[in-house]
Amino acid sequence: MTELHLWLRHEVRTTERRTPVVPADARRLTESGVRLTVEESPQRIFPLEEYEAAGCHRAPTGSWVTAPPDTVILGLKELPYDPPALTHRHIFFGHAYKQQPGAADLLRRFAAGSGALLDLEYLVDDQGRRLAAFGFWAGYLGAALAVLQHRGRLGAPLRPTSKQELDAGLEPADGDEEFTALVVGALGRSGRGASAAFGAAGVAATGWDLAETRDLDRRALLGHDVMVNAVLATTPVPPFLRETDLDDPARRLRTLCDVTCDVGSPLNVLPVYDRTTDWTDPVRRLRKEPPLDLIAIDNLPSLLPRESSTDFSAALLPQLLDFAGTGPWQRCLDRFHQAGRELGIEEGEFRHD
Ligand SMILES: NC(=O)c1ccc[n+]([C@@H]2O[C@H](COP(=O)([O-])OP(=O)(O)OC[C@H]3O[C@@H](n4cnc5c(N)ncnc54)[C@H](O)[C@@H]3O)[C@@H](O)[C@H]2O)c1
Repeated sequence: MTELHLWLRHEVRTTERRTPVVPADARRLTESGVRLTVEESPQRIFPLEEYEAAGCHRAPTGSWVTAPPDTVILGLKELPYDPPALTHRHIFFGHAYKQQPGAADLLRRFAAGSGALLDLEYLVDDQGRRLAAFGFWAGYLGAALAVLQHRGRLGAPLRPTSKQELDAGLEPADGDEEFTALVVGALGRSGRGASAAFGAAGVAATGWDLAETRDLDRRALLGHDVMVNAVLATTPVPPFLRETDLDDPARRLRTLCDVTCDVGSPLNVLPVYDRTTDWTDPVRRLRKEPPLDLIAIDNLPSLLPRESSTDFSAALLPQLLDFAGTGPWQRCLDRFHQAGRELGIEEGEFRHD
């Protein structure tokens, strides 16, 4: 069997400091016989020297385009626009199977080069459960930012930080008023992260999941000072909040953080805003009197690049060590081919099957 050659690429987005494989796990891979090439990257949270010490080979930024054909290119987020034809197998979050903007173009680039997308969002076990995800830290950050905003301590622009620094800011200070918090989707990865961050802030948050929202009590929801939405909606449900609820005179809710960020989707449970917020302007005021502030940032885990990379890498490692296996990666490939068929791309156009 030929040895697996993985190629960890530089991320094109300048704010993206995360990596899918951290140096300690890189060592596990090289010690297991995997050849691992790592591109130079000015913003990656782990220095290249740590990868080299773990037995990895150094390569220039963006040089994956000329990597040997059987190399598997590993990254997290979007590829650069060049080259137009993708010839390799690529592991990353393609965001290409739900008719997202640019999705069809990306799949056509793979078809043009006979490459393949092994999408990390579709790396699942035989029960369909995601094997590697960033949800916990998304929820942790979402609740942490909500706490800081509610206590009047959220600065802008946001910048990547460490858990230690973040937690120091979450400790209650003299004069901080007590408040109540609600996490919806509390049993999920993001929901557990949100509850943990509230705990670090000295707040015992109420947790709701499917059972508690089946017969939704909006009055009870509006009775909390802070709410974090962390659901993963798969079928449309009645919205948790509507415009009229924001004008309810009984509303206590002052700070709303939407980790889910399904804005614009038919599955959106918070159709009370029309665009996400970002690191530069993390908060938008939805109502003046009484105030209601929204935080809806769609790249939260990037704010804790070290911790979120370390957890993600630990979950991905066993899958990379079993890359030749027929389970999860084959399902990824099948899903890719299905997406191609849905776009009318012929199966024969794909070399990697
Ligand atoms: N903002 C970001 O940066 C960011 C990052 C990662 C994930 N996310 C998003 O966060 C969401 C949650 O991701 P996750 O990994 O925690 O998912 P998950 O599957 O681990 O958890 C989702 C939870 O939501 C619950 N749920 C679903 N529908 C519900 C409903 N109607 N009422 C109450 N609970 C409901 C589920 O039972 C589950 O416990 C996803 O939409 C994901 O895309 C956002």
